[in-house]
Amino acid sequence: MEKSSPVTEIKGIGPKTEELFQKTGVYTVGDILLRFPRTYMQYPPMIVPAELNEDTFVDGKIYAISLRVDKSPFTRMGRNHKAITTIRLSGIEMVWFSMPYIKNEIKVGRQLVFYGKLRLKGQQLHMEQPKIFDSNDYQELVSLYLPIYSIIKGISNDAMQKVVRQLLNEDPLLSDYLPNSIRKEYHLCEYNYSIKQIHFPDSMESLIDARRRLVFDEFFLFIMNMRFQKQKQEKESSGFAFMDYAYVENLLKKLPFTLTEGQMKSLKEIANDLSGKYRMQRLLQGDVGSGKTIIAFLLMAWASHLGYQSAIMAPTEVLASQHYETFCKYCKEFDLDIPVVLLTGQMKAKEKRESYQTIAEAKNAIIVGTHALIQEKIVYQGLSLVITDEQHRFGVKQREAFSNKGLSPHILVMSATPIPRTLGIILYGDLDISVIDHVPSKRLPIKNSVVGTRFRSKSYDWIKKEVDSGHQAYVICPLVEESENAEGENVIDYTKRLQAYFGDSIQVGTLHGKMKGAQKVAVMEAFLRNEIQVLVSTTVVEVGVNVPNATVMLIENADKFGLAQLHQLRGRVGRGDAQSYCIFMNTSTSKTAQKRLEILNQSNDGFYIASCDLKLRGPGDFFGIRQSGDLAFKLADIYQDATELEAASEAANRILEEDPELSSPYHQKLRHEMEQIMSQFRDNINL
Ligand SMILES: Nc1ncnc2c1ncn2[C@@H]1O[C@H](COP(=O)(O)OP(=O)(O)OP(=O)(O)O)[C@@H](O)[C@H]1O
Repeated sequence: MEKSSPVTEIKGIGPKTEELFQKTGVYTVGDILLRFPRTYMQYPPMIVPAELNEDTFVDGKIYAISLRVDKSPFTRMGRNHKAITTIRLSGIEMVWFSMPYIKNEIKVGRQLVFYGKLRLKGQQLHMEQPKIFDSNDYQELVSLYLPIYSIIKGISNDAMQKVVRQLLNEDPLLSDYLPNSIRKEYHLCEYNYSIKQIHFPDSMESLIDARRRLVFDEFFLFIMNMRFQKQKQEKESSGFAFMDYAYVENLLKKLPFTLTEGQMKSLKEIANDLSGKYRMQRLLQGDVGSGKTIIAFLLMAWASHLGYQSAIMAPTEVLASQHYETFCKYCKEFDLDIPVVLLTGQMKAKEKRESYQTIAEAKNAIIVGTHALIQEKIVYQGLSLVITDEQHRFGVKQREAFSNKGLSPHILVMSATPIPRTLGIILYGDLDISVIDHVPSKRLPIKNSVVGTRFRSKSYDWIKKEVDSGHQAYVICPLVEESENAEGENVIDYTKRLQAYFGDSIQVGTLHGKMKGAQKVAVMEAFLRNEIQVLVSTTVVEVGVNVPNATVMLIENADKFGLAQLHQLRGRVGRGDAQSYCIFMNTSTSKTAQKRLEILNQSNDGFYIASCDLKLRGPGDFFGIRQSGDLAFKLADIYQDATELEAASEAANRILEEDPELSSPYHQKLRHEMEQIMSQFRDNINL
């Protein structure tokens, strides 16, 4: 077997499972090994029933209870002809559905451990579908960290563990491409060892070492790739010189507000690039709600005035249609006769054809879309400027995609990730940077509060009060639906509960990432039109959603999110003139959780928040919470792994200085790896 072998070469995987894997982008054995765990679990120490008393018992918590089997379980047929097996041992009732074979394991005389969520139903302790272990086997399990993978529909976590274990027992399938000298210098462990340890760590220490190595690799390859591309593309001349800045100045006079200093400075920097000799490659960085979208619009209207097309590429359907609505609105308000076109993957064939046609004909169109803008067969007419979001961070990819179409537009990347300048230069080394450093000053700062679950009904009353006065609210939950592996509120059940609480006079809506694109857009549009007053959502609303009428956000299980992420979420309110509120519901009893959330009370400065969070969290705490999910790294986090980021940058510089083409025999494996990465980019583009 090799890294590139199809997954069907693994024992036990047939075409059906292969299909399930492929749906999540896993095609090869290497893909499985490089799909790292989302987090880890440890089995809790086993207890005996006598240890459960009023003080220690927590309803709904997972327990491992050691019990002696003194009778046989009983199986009967329930409705739908499904077997129901039950047994009551030491006063605890256990039930398995559709698992009649389980009785073969529960033999009289055995000492077994029953593992599962323990609930109090009436006066009865009750466990559903507990897993069963032999007591001695269980004792060994307790010391292990076991991987939990992101869900692949149809493949259980246990099955996934089994497959990975099997692969790790093979001869090493991956080869270490990092030159030895670099490994030694930065004290990094060997690659295959790291892969083994990241899946099945022997200890917390080895997990930390393995992660450090893999994080280094992520940064290192990212930076190498970027530098490589940059070497090739330095200073291309521009095909589109923007003139007549007076047009933009006139437009500014029509805005209902004056631009902030940061917005003005950034606009001028960008305008300067656009009017110059070279093709622009610039990053526009600004905290949530700092007003990047209006800058994008001004630039695109300018392009249109000059008879050029421009496009803005959003990371989601929801955002694309929101930008579309906003831009249409601006055109109307400012009395501009500009064709605005929407193009997303989920649009109906007929609508798409119409958009294609407008793009092919209207030389001054403003084009708004998702990835569809590069993936589909579109004929642009003089595409002068492309604005992308940081989620499409690999600007390289887009540049190539457009070059493949024979186009070389100016590129502007927009980002709301707050990073200090030194890290920015490393991460965005291929781009010039403009920063909007303050949010519009007239805006009222959001009022925050961190509360416990006792205040839940008060929070609902607060939401009701705001809704009654014409405003809207978000409620954020960490989960889509009830899950075996994760605890916390889920949007599906929460919506029902909240709708029942508020009654018919308030419309409660649901939004989550598993919904179809068109469904999501419809819900967002209904929320925007205030047909939905309270939107219960997962973090899909995190990026860029702009509903200025929303004035309250309640974040359930706030302790389960990264602070930077909470900051992004909170940025969805406080976008209009009215006073806004954010309620962080803390469901953890830990002091650190309370302290972390307090940081959000104290500051609205995104970078300050992210860096404080780091100081409070220990080294073992990095798997549950990720701060910078936007930057397309699997494991690495730019805040917490800032040291590795700097080390990787230094290492990449050194290698490229000595051997710019990677032609030395010491760098052959690295060169091979880089070639693969770059060809993957190309494959992605040609999808
Ligand atoms: N200078 C300004 N003064 C007052 N309001 C402004 C100003 N600039 C933008 N706004 C308004 O502030 C709100 C947020 O702006 P916008 O959506 O452009 O922010 P953003 O930087 O794109 O935010 P995010 O990163 O959260 O997506 C909008 O309703 C916009 O009309």
